[in-house]
Amino acid sequence: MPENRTPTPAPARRSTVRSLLRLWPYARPIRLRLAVSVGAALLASFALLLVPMVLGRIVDGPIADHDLGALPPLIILLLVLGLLEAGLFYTRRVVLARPLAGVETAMRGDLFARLQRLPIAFHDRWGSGQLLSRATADMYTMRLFLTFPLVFLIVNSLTFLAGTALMFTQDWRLALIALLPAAPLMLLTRQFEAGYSGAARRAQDQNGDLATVIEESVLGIRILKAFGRHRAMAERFRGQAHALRRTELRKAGLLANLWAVIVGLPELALGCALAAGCYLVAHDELSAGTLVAFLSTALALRWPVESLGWLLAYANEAATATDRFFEVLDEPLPGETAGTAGTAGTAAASSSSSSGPDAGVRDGVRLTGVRFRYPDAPPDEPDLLRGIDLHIRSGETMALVGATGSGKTTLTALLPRLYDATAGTITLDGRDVRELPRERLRELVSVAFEEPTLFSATVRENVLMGAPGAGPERLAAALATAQAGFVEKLPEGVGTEVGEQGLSLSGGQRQRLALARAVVGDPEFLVLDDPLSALDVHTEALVEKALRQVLGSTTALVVAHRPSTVLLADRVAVLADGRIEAVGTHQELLHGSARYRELMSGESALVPEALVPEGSPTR
Ligand SMILES: Nc1ncnc2c1ncn2[C@@H]1O[C@H](COP(=O)(O)OP(=O)(O)OP(=O)(O)O)[C@@H](O)[C@H]1O
Repeated sequence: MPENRTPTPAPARRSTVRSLLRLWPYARPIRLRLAVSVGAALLASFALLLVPMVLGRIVDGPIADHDLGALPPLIILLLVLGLLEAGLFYTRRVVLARPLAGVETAMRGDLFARLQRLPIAFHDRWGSGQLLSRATADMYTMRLFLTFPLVFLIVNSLTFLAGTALMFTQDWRLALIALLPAAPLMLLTRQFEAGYSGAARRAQDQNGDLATVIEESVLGIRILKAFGRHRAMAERFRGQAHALRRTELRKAGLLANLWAVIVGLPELALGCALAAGCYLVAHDELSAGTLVAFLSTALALRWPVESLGWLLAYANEAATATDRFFEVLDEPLPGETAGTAGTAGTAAASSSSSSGPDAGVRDGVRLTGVRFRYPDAPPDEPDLLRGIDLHIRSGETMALVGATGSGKTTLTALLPRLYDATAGTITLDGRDVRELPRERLRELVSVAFEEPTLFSATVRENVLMGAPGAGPERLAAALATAQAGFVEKLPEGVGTEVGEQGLSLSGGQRQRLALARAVVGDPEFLVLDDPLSALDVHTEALVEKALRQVLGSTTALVVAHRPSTVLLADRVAVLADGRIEAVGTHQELLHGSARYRELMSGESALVPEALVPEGSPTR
């Protein structure tokens, strides 16, 4: 089983702040509320800092003077400060909760829209779990960062500065003692950040890999059970879960070490300050009230200092989540150069009203010198397609035959630009497919793949994906062409939900719905990749009969493995060694092409092209 793909290695060293700043465009619309939230939290913290001053007053005033009459106003002031703090913290939460849910929705929407528009080559590279974890766990991490750690990083830093200034006004000698741990703490947090950011990245990537394993094993549960591979899969899952556990433990270890120092050192310094303060009070160099106020201020600063550990840890997690989010958003869309993101849709929309390739020229499909190689193909491997020249006349049906692995599916994927040819040109009625707006191209070219994918939606919705505006007559006609009469027997007819990936239907039924989806839009160009492979002989004959009518009005490329499918076509092209080796009618090729004869006899069709020895009669 292949290892999961973690496509983008984590940058060796990255700036947490720079990564987090990329969230600004999303946070910008709620900047006022963020400011109110920070302001409220800041006021609450400052209110807390006033408490020690009031305590000092109580000790040096009513208590020292034995004047209990002066006590109630100071007690009331303490109560007011407490209530104020609670009210402000409540306000902080309330102003942010709702708009932050909106920020998360906007980010998730952008990610999903990007995923939909990115080319197939991108999806080939990325494990689905990696994308899933970016759309769920990472999104949650970023939202939580904006809700809490961001606000408290600002508020606690300012509170710390204000508290320190206050301690200096109370007694500068004690303040210096209390601040002694500051320098080693700063050094330590820098070290912590370096170690933690690497571990955080690893953990989030491992989480994505784990999600891929879960998704694959749920979708492939039948295969796993049928081949008794569930134990092997469980083993693989356990291995990855243990790797994640190790990374999480490393994170926890780093955080625990930092915490021990962050809590321990200031406590030690505070103990020293207390001893020095007592000495100063005993020698009348400091009032008892000032010492109480100083110690209370120092204690009030414990939270801002102690929280530093997990705030930094969370900021790191959020920076990693942000990096992972933008790794997807930064992926260029086909034909998009830097700075043009978002314009493709406009271009497509504006020109979709133009007539596209059908401006009078009826040239059909023309491939000239087309070359293609997959981006991840080994460097020493030749291009998969090495100069395809093929002309499918307007209204003609061309069958494409070739040994397994010769590149037939790949060639068909170039027409609707699921992949872009690495060289050469493909034209539809005279217009280069790269010049056509994608929306127009997808309207013109309709596809049915050998592996039919249905979505968790009704039969109607699945089929009408091929022509969103089509009415019930077109739907019925498409289902009739695909011989999908079984739909009427489903509990709710075309309104029946076919379940995730259409698993509640048989392979042949799914293939027929996929075929109906391909023909419902009455496309000008139809690409069928062995669309009848899962049908029984009887149904195949019926579909072929109906398809002939459809194919009569369209230009089609049909990948065929069986003579019966080939007979649907006007002419046949033989693909071998990355080129079109021969083109002709079925009869012409039977006489003129040894390879075609073998392919049709079924002898070499099952032999992968790569295994046919050089110099063999079929080569
Ligand atoms: N996404 C991909 N990334 C890298 N290589 C790929 C990818 N898809 C297919 N290939 C490779 O390209 C070659 C041609 O595959 P393709 O599916 O086009 O062949 P085919 O002629 O349609 O085969 P079949 O008749 O078995 O369906 C194969 O060696 C395959 O491993």
